[in-house]
Amino acid sequence: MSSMATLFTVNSPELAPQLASRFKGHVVALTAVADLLARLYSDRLSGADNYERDLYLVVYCEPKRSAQDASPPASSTLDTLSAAELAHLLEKQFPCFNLSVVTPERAVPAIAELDNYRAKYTQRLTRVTTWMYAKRHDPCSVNMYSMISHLTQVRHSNTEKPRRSYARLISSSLDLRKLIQLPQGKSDDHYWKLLTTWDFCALSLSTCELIWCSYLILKKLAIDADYVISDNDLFLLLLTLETSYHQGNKFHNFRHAVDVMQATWQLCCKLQLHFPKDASVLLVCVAAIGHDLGHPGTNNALMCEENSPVAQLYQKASVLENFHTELFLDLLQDHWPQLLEDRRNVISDTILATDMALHSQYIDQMDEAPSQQPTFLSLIIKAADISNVTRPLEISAKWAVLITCEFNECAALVRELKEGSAEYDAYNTEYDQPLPESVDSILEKFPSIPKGQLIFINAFAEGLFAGLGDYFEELKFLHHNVQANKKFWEGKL
Ligand SMILES: Nc1ncnc2c1ncn2[C@@H]1O[C@@H]2COP(=O)(O)O[C@H]2[C@H]1O
Repeated sequence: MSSMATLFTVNSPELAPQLASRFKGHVVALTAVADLLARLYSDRLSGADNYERDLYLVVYCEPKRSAQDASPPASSTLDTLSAAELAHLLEKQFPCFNLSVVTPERAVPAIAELDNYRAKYTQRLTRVTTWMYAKRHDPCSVNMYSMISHLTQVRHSNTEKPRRSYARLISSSLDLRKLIQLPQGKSDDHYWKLLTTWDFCALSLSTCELIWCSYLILKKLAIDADYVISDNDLFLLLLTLETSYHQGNKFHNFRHAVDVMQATWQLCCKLQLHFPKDASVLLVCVAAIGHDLGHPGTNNALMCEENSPVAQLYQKASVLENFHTELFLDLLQDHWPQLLEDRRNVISDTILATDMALHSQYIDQMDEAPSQQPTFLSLIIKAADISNVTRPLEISAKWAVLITCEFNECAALVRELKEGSAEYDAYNTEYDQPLPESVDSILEKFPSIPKGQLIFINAFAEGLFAGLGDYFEELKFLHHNVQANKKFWEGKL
């Protein structure tokens, strides 16, 4: 078996000779925790490594503490963290990473333990299966991502008294703006021009640009609503969001989250007159960027099928939406608690509204008396979540490719679970496939797309956008756009 991708050493620990030789060429020696954090963020942002496709180890030399400090208080600087605190910090800030922290004397047994589990993470289909179905009490002392471990960590945070958050510590130690590398010569004006139209295409932006666009929108909305957050804290929130989405998912990833936030914001802008001047727009935009947090790239049916521990916890109802909500409320508690002070239900209600199993309920309610109707905000986020079918055709077709690839992967996963068919190799090319540029080349490569799009538009999208157009003149364009795209797909059947 080949060695793990990278072994980090922090604070100059002495490495056992067998580790040094095994990781030859793959040891990254760092002098401080701040350097480790900067390295993880920049690898993730540049795509050099997403830290999800293998198991990674940090060998950490704890700073010396005096004898009286047998049980020291929680650290107040990054330089004095214990190994347990560093492990906790990494779990909170990089929840989707497979990153374990050990002291030098634990390194050799930890590698042996990680080797036992590596096969679960090195191929896409087995990795996703492990995320979804790993049991809560798998006995292991290293850190490997699963949905249940993510949720358990979040629930544990909520019972801690006092609650431990590392956000302050990090934002006071690192200048996060420096990590966000934008292409030369692109000004804020350039990004605002992209953001203020319905032609916004999150698919043509780098991860850094997606963070920058999100920063611009949220900063503006925070100022408008009088909710204070410093730039560095906002960057940290956005970086933590990015590392809480699985980068390898074809559709349900940070890019989709930013796309939905931009759509949500644009719809709110168009409906300006209907909103009182309060924090509603900020709250629903924040909900939009967190609405799929930790998404495994599958669906509720698959979550329930094998009775994943997460599905059990939510009694098989809106499993993923409940999961996203719970993780996101915890993340906001650490990074922007003011948002949760008196209207946290806006965030949870709107995220829960994105469950497509409830779609017809929402559509039916739109015709009821006003007191029975779903809130504007729930309708807006629902519309934004499936707004890719209302984008200009060239953009809409690209989203269609991605959701189709994700559906295909789910189908392969089902075959694997039911028939034991081993199709792993076909699904390991997460990053390797650039999206076809033109609609013609998309049709050539994915001939099933017109049919798939028509099924989705007819079953879900058209009704919602027609209904919204009936309510709000300003949103009629959504219905027109989806009709135009539908007509195109019909012509290609
Ligand atoms: N372009 C599309 N084609 C087919 N299905 C889609 C498309 N866009 C969104 N969806 C589906 O709509 C769902 C909305 O909720 P989810 O994000 O859970 O999963 C999404 C997909 O299953």
